[in-house]
Amino acid sequence: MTRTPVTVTVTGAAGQIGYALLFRIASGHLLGADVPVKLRLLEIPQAVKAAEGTAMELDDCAFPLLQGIDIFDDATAAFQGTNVALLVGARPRTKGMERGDLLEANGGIFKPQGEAINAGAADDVKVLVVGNPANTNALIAQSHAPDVPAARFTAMTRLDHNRALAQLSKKAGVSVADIKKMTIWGNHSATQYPDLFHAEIGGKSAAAVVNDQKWLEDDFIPTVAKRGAAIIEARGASSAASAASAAIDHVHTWVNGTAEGDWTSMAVVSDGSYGVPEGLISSFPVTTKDGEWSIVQGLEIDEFSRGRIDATVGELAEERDAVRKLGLI
Ligand SMILES: NC(=O)c1ccc[n+]([C@@H]2O[C@H](COP(=O)([O-])OP(=O)(O)OC[C@H]3O[C@@H](n4cnc5c(N)ncnc54)[C@H](O)[C@@H]3O)[C@@H](O)[C@H]2O)c1
Ligand SMILES: O=C(O)C[C@H](O)C(=O)O
Repeated sequence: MTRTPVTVTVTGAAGQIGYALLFRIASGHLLGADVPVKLRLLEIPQAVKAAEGTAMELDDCAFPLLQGIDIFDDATAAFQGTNVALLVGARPRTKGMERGDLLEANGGIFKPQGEAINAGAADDVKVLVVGNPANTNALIAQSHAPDVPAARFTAMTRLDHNRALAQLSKKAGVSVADIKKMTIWGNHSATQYPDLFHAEIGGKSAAAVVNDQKWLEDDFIPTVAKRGAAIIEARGASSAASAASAAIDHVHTWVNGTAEGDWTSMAVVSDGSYGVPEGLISSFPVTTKDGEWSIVQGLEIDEFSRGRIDATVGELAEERDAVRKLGLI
C-alpha cells in the first residue's frame, strides 16, 4: 500500500453512532477499499476510557487499511491535520424532547470545534455534521472557521434520503436501485421535504408512477420526516446503525462522485438557489465530482413543493436567529 493515509477525525467516538461507524471507516467503506486511514477520536474526558475500549476492538479486527488510532479529549489536538471530520458527538434527543431543545445544549459544542478545525485541519478538510440539530450545528461550526471555505461544512440528510428511497421502493414495488434523483429539501427535522416530483423510477416522475397524492401527503412525507422520532419510540434510543451507514454514504459520495443521471441529498451552504436564503445550511439535490459538490439547477418547483420548501427553510432561518441570539454565531 503506497497511498498516504487519510486522517479522519470522529467526535463522539464512544457513542452509539461512533460504535457503528468506526469499524466501517477502518475497513474501507468511507473512502475506498484502497485508501489507508488514520483515526483521531474525540470524546469528553469521562468517555475517553470507553473510546479506548473501542480502539482496542479496532486493533483486534486487524484491518489492513487502519494505520493508527489516537484518542483525545481536546478538540484542537483532535482536528490537527484532519482531512475528513465527522462531527457526531452531541447530546441525542430523548423521548418527548423536541430538536429545538437541543440548540442550546449542543450549540456550545460546535463553536469550539469550528475554531479547532480552522486552527489545525488540513487544507482539503471536508466536514460532515451528524450531531443534532445537524444543519444549525454545521452553521455554528462553519461560522467559526473563517479560513476554511464554507462549502466544506455539510450536514447529514442522507439518512432521510435513504429512508425516502426505502419507503418509495416498498410502495412502488421496485428496488431502491431503480430509483434515481431523490431529494430531501431543507432541515434534518420533521419539517424536511422529501420530494417525489423530481425523483424518477425508470426515467418517469416517481409521483406520476405512484399516482397517489393522498399517500404522498398523508403517508410518505410524514413517515420519512418523523422516522427519527419513530425509531426513538421503538428502540428507546435514537437511530445509530442507519445513521452511521448514511454518514458513510454521504462522505463516500462526496469524495467519489455521484453516478451519471443521478444525484444525492446533502445539506450545504446555500448560494440563494431555489429561494433558500444565502448562508443557511439547507438540504438540496446535489451532484458531486472530484470532491466538490454542486447544487442541481433549473428544477421546476410547483406550488405544493414551494410551500413545503418554504416551511422547512423558514425553520432553518428561525434556528439561525435563535443561535445568533445565544451568541453562538
Ligand atoms: N443527522 C442525522 O441523520 C442523525 C441521525 C441519528 C442521530 N443523530 C445525532 O447524532 C448524535 C449522536 O448520536 P448517538 O446516538 O451516537 O449519541 P450517544 O449519546 O450514544 O453518543 C454521543 C457521544 O458524543 C460524546 N460527546 C458529547 N459531547 C462531546 C464533545 N463536546 N466532544 C466529543 N464528544 C462528545 C458523548 O460522550 C457520547 O459518547 C446525536 O446528536 C443524535 O441526535 C443525527
Ligand atoms: O430525530 C432524531 O433526533 C434522531 C435522528 O436525527 C434521526 O433522524 O434518526
